[in-house]
Amino acid sequence: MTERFVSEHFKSPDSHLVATDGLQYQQPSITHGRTDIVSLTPWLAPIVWEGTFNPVLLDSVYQKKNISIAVTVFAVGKYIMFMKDFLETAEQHFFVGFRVHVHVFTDRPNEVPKVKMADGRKLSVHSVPNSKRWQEISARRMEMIQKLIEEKLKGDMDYIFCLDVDSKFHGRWGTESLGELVAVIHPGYYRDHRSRFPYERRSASRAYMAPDEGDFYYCGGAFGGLLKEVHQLAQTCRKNFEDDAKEGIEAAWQEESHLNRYMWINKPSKVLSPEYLWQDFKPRNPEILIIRFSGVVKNYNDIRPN
Ligand SMILES: CC(=O)N[C@H]1[C@@H](OP(=O)(O)OP(=O)(O)OC[C@H]2O[C@@H](n3ccc(=O)[nH]c3=O)[C@H](O)[C@@H]2O)O[C@H](CO)[C@H](O)[C@@H]1O
Ligand SMILES: [Mn+2]
Repeated sequence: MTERFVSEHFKSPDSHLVATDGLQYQQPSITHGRTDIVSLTPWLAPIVWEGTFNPVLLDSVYQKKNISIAVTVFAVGKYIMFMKDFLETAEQHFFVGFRVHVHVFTDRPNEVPKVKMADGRKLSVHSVPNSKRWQEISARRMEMIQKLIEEKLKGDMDYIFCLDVDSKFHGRWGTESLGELVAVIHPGYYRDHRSRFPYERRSASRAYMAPDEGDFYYCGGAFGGLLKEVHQLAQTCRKNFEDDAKEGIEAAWQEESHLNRYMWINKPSKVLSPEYLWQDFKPRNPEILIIRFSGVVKNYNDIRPN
């Protein structure tokens, strides 16, 4: 067997978890644990909530693998104002102690704040054009994520997370979130019946979801996984968005609608609870023991181009 064959077919940072001998931690139980939430999907993917994982154990497992995590964040037009808090709070909470490479996409490269980053963490700035419509800025992220993975990340980074910029980290977001394909449950709809989810409901769109379809409503503001999986997701959502556009249709929530369609067919291997994307204006529900990442309150009229 050649080395290349082994690396292509057997090595995935997502498999074979090696523990540190001598590490002491609380005994896990299969009869006691949180009873106020569900922590497995019907296809047996973990749903990550506070209290369902051991961060010290997980970090020690993934430290051995020397993994690296890419992040994409877009700050086009006035959204550049969110960049500083996003970057500063990411230093405090996002994969602390791991190799992280943040990719900022902006039309104002000179205005990207200089934030001190810890050893092993770095930032790259990519220039993108502005647009007259926020819908297009938001949706075109898929194309740029696809290209970034193809042109710059292949063979270099292991995982990628794609995040909204109008948000801040308030608590740990780390190795517990790693998986092949990772989706985040939207904070606005997780107690609702699927027929009320704001999926695209016109059958002419490639993002169409029937009233009796859908597992959860996932957010467009955070998703991730292995490069290969996120590449397939971004490529598919981009193509479906563009093919819809050629027929004069734009899904209700742009790329978020296409992402939801994608995740319905391609089940995520890990689902993150709304702890991983809350909204500052929403009072915290009792099952939310910690808010890890949350969208700031903003005045859309002041910051969007349309
Ligand atoms: C929490 C969450 O899941 N948010 C999603 C939601 O609304 P949001 O209201 O959170 O959308 P938004 O205004 O934050 O736009 C999404 C993202 O696009 C970028 N941006 C947008 C406009 C602009 O002028 N400049 C700019 O840089 C920026 O990174 C921003 O965070 O619905 C959108 C659908 O289109 C996206 O799916 C968002 O991810
Ligand atoms: Mn947002």
